[in-house]
Amino acid sequence: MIWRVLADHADTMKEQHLAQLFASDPQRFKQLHCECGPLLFDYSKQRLTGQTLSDLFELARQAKLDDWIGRLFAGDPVNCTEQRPAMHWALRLPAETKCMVGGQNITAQVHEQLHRMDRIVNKLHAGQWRGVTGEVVTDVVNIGVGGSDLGPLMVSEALCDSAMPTSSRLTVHFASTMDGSQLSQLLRTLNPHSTLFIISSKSFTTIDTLSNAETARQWLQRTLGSNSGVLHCHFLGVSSAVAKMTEWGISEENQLQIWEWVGGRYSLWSAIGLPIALTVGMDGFRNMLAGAHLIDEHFRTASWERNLPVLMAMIGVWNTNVLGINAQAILPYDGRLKHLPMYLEQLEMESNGKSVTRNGTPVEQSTCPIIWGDVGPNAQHAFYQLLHQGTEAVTCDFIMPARRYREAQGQPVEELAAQHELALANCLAQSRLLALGDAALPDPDSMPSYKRYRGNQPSSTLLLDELTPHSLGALIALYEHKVFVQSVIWNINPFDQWGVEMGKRLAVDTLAQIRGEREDLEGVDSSTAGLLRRILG
Ligand SMILES: O=P(O)(O)OC[C@H]1O[C@](O)(CO)[C@@H](O)[C@@H]1O
Repeated sequence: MIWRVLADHADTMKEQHLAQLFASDPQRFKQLHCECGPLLFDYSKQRLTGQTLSDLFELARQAKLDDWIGRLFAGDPVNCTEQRPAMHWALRLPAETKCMVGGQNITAQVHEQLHRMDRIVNKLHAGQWRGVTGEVVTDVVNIGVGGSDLGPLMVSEALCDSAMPTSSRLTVHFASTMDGSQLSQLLRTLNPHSTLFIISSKSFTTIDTLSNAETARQWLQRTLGSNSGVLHCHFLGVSSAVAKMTEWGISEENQLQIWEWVGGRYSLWSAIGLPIALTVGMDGFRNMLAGAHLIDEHFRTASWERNLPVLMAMIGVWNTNVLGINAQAILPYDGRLKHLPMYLEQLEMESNGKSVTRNGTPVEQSTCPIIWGDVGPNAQHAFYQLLHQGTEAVTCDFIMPARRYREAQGQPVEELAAQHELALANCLAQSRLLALGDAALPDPDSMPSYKRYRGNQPSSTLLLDELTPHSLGALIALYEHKVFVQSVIWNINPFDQWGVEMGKRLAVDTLAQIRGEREDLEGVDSSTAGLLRRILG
């Protein structure tokens, strides 16, 4: 039993502190890091050895990982509860690569939508998109939630330094929350004559998005009137539900299509990524696709010993299932990546937060750990105390670009470059201290117990050459494939999200009660009933 082998191996590993592992092998980094294109993955600060990896690869062999990777890239229905393939990787294929599904070349369809995006982006950047009263559109608001918000938001923020000069005419905003918080703030400052909304929803049924869209429509119509020109000039739609977009009132030429085989949290590579293209231009968007494609090919073809997604995933399995570490912090040392933790929370926890196997039986081990994070330097002043001296074992992903601020338009390059060096130094120092504990400090024995550092907190570091569309595309695809590999080991379906459905349905009944359309509270638990009575006065 390979799990037994791993557990026995863990017993010996648990006795070895990371400080000892480093002291006993000066070549540790050399052996335990791996590179692909713009990414370097250092896993030498994980609590493992070469033996651990070969045992983990045996586990992957027994789980038939190779077959599953083949099935993913063959377009097999790997999303078994919805009988669909998961083909986000096909959104990154170069135009000349044929990819036949159901007798159709989907690469051609993908690139047709990219051309449509191209036309929209150019028109907006050129100041040629006008509102119904003839004013040039200066503000675009993306209305979406979950995968239709987090990916575009995270990447648009991350690539702000790669923004095209022509995009300076435009400001891209995001509104997601169903309570209307963001929209109400935005609408106070925006001009209806020059504002365009993107209604972004794979299903076009998500109530959060549709209610924000309705508020936007009413806001526009209050000033501009309710003729069809208002909808035509001020709304774009992105969805797989073409008929629903039309029914809502989005004119055909303003519709961009995605497909059932793109999962919401894997959709930023499709037209859902329009806000990204509006920020960095279509060339930048295509570079991001190319960076992801590089990782797709690497994942598909590299041996497991050199395969970044496989290594990252199997190390996660080791931490979660063998060392019993069920918390993972995402710590970017670059403020532009401030939304990356939130994005990865959805990618990982909505994908692998499952407790039923593909066969319908309960899982026998833990699956996705709890993932959270923040920009590293700020988190140092918030939750690092727990990482250093708390009782919980946590594994961390440190993420940072090696270079930044080589050119900074109209800004003090030297001062900013010095700030980047400071962030780099802190990133390296923190991961070192977490790993080695007191051993990283001079004369630790002279310190009182409350000042001491236990260390032995494992971490990985992902070093990007620079944060560019290409390297960010590679980084995101790396995490996507890591999630897939872990799902294979845990034998769960990472491409559905049934756990979020029932809450939405219960909310429909509760809304009827709040609006007084249903008065009886029979069958409602006493807590909900008590709160409802108080709300209703
Ligand atoms: O793009 P849609 O269909 O509006 O869905 C938004 C989000 O809602 C979810 O389905 C969860 O409720 C996510 O998976 C998805 O990203």
